[in-house]
Amino acid sequence: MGLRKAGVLGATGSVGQRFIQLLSNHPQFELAVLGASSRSAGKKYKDAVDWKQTSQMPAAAGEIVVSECTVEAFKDCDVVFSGLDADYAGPIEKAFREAGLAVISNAKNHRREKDVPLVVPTVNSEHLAIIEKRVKEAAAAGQKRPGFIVCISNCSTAGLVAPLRPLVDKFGPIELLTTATMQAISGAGFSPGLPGIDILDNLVPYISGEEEKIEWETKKILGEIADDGNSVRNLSDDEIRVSAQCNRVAVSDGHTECVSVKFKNGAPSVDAIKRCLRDYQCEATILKCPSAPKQAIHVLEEENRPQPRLDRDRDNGYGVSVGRIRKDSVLDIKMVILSHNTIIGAAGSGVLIAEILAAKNVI
Ligand SMILES: NC(=O)C1=CN([C@@H]2O[C@H](COP(=O)(O)OP(=O)(O)OC[C@H]3O[C@@H](n4cnc5c(N)ncnc54)[C@H](OP(=O)(O)O)[C@@H]3O)[C@@H](O)[C@H]2O)C=CC1
Ligand SMILES: N[C@@H](CC(=O)OP(=O)(O)O)C(=O)O
Repeated sequence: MGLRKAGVLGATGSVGQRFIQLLSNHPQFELAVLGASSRSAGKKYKDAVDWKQTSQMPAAAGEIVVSECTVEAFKDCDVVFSGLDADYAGPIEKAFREAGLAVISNAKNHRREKDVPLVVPTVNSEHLAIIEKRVKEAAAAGQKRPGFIVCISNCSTAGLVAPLRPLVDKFGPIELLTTATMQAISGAGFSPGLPGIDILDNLVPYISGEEEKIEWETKKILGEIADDGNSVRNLSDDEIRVSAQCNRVAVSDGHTECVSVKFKNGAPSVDAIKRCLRDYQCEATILKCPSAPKQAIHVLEEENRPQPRLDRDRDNGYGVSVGRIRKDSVLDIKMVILSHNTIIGAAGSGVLIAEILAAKNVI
């Protein structure tokens, strides 16, 4: 198969710019259509965007004329990535799905729909089977590929669940979980973005809606596909209790979290935890997806790591770092997790999900 045509909704934003960076010169996808608000539509991308990435804007992307986010503009895309502002993403993505398009979205709007997989590709790619089933059933009935939405999780949730999944697989259920986050400024978006005066020499101990999202999304991601194969059964509040406290800190990229967990079946040793995390291989790595991390989880032994500036780019931002793994005197084990919020926490996850779907001939 040749290059698949990719569209990006919200292409000018914090997540959208990452999509442009990750999809330029991608071996499987070509950037075909870029969409943003009517403020940007009609302009060349290079004139519409306030490029804030530390690498140069890909020249070819800069020449693409930005479109309105309409089905008509994106109808020839094999896959559409969305980095839309959540105030507008809901109806636009729904219209795209109804028109038969394949949408992979960063926005929160459809995450709670039972038949929409909520996927961190290095953690629960098996939930994509819901989509694979639907597409294969349509093909068997001689119908064209149905439209669908796959949601990427909240960025802090992505980092949090990365080490939890292998731990649960090996040591059984986690019944109590607490996290305190220190989240990067890029997570607040670029339009308008967080004013410098609010964050310089400061920390903001509140991020609207974030704690509820972490507490809810963790239960869907760690849940399993229901018996009918069409939806996800979330873990119940009786199975796991999750408590999150979220803070914004003066870091450009990379969310850090201080996490404590209690296992239902008793505490594994610190060494067993480290071995389990080091041995973990995600499906994308096994499938040899082009962006898959060699190591989905990096276990760090240095007592002062992970740190955002030093560790966020491990495995090109697709690897999650876990350090300071030690006994917790209240729960069982505590650790510090660092994940790149716009790569494994957003656009990178979108690209990796698309690579997995491509490997399974879904797109
Ligand atoms: N930043 C992060 O780390 C993460 C973000 N997300 C989610 O991803 C999405 C994008 O976030 P982020 O990139 O930070 O946001 P930004 O504010 O940086 O970007 C928003 C994008 O949406 C576009 N847009 C705004 N209004 C409209 C409209 N009426 N019609 C069409 N397009 C519109 C903007 O275009 P224009 O430039 O023309 O205004 C811009 O491209 C959000 O839903 C967010 O919650 C998820 C995980 C992590
Ligand atoms: N709220 C996250 C980014 C974000 O937009 O998340 P979500 O997609 O869950 O709304 C942050 O501030 O870092």
